[in-house]
Amino acid sequence: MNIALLGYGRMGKEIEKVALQRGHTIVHKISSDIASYDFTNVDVAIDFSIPSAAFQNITHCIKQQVPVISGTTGWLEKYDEVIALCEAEKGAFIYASNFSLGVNIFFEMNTYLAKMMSQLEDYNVDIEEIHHTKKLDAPSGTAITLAEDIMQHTDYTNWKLDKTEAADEIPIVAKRIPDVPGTHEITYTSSIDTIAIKHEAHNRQGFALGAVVAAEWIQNSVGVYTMKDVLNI
Ligand SMILES: NC(=O)C1=CN([C@@H]2O[C@H](COP(=O)(O)OP(=O)(O)OC[C@H]3O[C@@H](n4cnc5c(N)ncnc54)[C@H](OP(=O)(O)O)[C@@H]3O)[C@@H](O)[C@H]2O)C=CC1
Ligand SMILES: O=C(O)C1=N[C@H](C(=O)O)C[C@H](O)C1
Repeated sequence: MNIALLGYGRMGKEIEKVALQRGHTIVHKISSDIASYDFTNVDVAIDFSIPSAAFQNITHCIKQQVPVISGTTGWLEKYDEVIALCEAEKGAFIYASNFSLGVNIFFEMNTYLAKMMSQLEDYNVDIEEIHHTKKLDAPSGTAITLAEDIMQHTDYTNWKLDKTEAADEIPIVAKRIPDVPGTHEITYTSSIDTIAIKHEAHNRQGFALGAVVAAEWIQNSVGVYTMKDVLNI
């Protein structure tokens, strides 16, 4: 498979390693304006760039009929626009706030726990995420997905960065500590006890492997998919 890497930073380099190990070829390593690159021999593009570039990168690929995977966070106000374009152009697209298998299992655990906790009025939920100090966005895309999944199954209607007094808002605390690849913890607290679930990435390998597996999965497809489709969970 010929892969174009849109973004060649920490994740782009990790994805390159995994892709080469799996027998793929990297044909572009793009860190600036995508428009000047030739996409004729690209089978799939993988975007791990920056929030302000993701929309242009993704839409460019869709218009060029190149399937595209995006893990970039912090651009989701334009997600619906991308989906509409992808459907109109009969393109292929997967976004995931987190591509690691472990976190996708954690997402399922979060939903299951939220459904059970929705019956219990005495507990308050909060989310904590910890990432390296170079991260541009807060809260993390993963924390937003976790909050949205909780909202779908409980009476919470919103999330808020930092603490909140509103009973229907989920507080998300974002901490920045050097070199932390990504830690997420969900805690339900009552006066009697605490229930918590946690995922802690030890490195970026899981994110990269998930992105390459998603790229392999989508290469001859049309449509908008998620990691639930890729992992069949
Ligand atoms: N979904 C997931 O599983 C994961 C998502 N992420 C997300 O992926 C994104 C990238 O993370 P990370 O690799 O750590 O960040 P980095 O800052 O290390 O890499 C981002 C890269 O994008 C480049 N870039 C800047 N402008 C453009 C452009 N117009 N087109 C393409 N590339 C551009 C930057 O180049 P330069 O430095 O020259 O400006 C840099 O090399 C973040 O949004 C992060 O949150 C991260 C890990 C997992
Ligand atoms: O920026 C990162 O590093 C990460 N970003 C993603 C996010 O915002 O959720 C995923 C992962 O936690 C690492």
